Amino acid sequence: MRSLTERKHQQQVAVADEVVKAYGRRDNAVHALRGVSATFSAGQFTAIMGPSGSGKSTFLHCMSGLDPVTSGSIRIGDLEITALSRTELTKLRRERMGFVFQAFNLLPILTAEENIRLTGRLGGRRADESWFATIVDSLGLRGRLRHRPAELSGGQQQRVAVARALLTRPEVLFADEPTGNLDSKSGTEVLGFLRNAVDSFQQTVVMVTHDPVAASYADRVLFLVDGRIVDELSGPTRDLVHARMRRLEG
Ligand SMILES: Nc1ncnc2c1ncn2[C@@H]1O[C@H](COP(=O)(O)OP(=O)(O)OP(=O)(O)O)[C@@H](O)[C@H]1O
Repeated sequence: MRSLTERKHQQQVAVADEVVKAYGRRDNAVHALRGVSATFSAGQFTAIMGPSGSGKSTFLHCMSGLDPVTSGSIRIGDLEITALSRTELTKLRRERMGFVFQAFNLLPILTAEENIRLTGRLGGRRADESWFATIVDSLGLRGRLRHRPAELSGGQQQRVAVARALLTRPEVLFADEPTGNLDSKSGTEVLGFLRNAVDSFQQTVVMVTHDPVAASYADRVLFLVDGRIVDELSGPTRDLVHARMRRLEG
């Protein structure tokens, strides 16, 4: 009999099929992605790693509909997103995706609570108060809700960003270098919260990172080199990721 984890992982939340992304035209074209295929399953935490310029951010932007693909297809749930209009993509991102960025991207004039509730408000959804409370408590933000971002540490600001991303119960949470601006203690905390969202709430997470320690929180690591996935590592540890990266960077 299959374990719960195995069954859970069978549900495909996001799928990239032969995605090509070229910037510019003809002679000047830069091929950031050269035929990337990957499947992201429900409740799975994937880290994307690779040398600088290998296409990690481009891949995340294409998967989340921020950047149009040159060819290939991307599916979120049962929706093919490469054919959607700008308005449909905005709605999709707001309702079905969560985002955490390196630079936190909180609105400075809003309190932590207002920032957390913002995406749901924009989507016109009524907040689920018990889910709000669960997230706020699990991220240790209860005592900080009335503070503005400038009154919070970097780690607290990123926890607010994670709470904002989780509040709409997104099908997939995309994180681009979420610990890039944090000291190692705050970074460890944020990674622990992302891991907890996967383990406790079956959140699907796709995270770009340069850091082998951050990648070790994931269930698997996909390695990009020159716009192609060249390797995959399941059950990553810091040392295994580090060794694999050393080999790729040659
Ligand atoms: N808007 C753009 N216009 C032209 N070229 C671009 C654009 N965005 C990215 N590129 C190019 O595409 C390639 C992949 O870039 P990308 O930012 O995805 O790499 P990355 O792996 O995320 O890099 P890093 O780790 O340095 O952030 C690079 O050669 C980059 O110069």
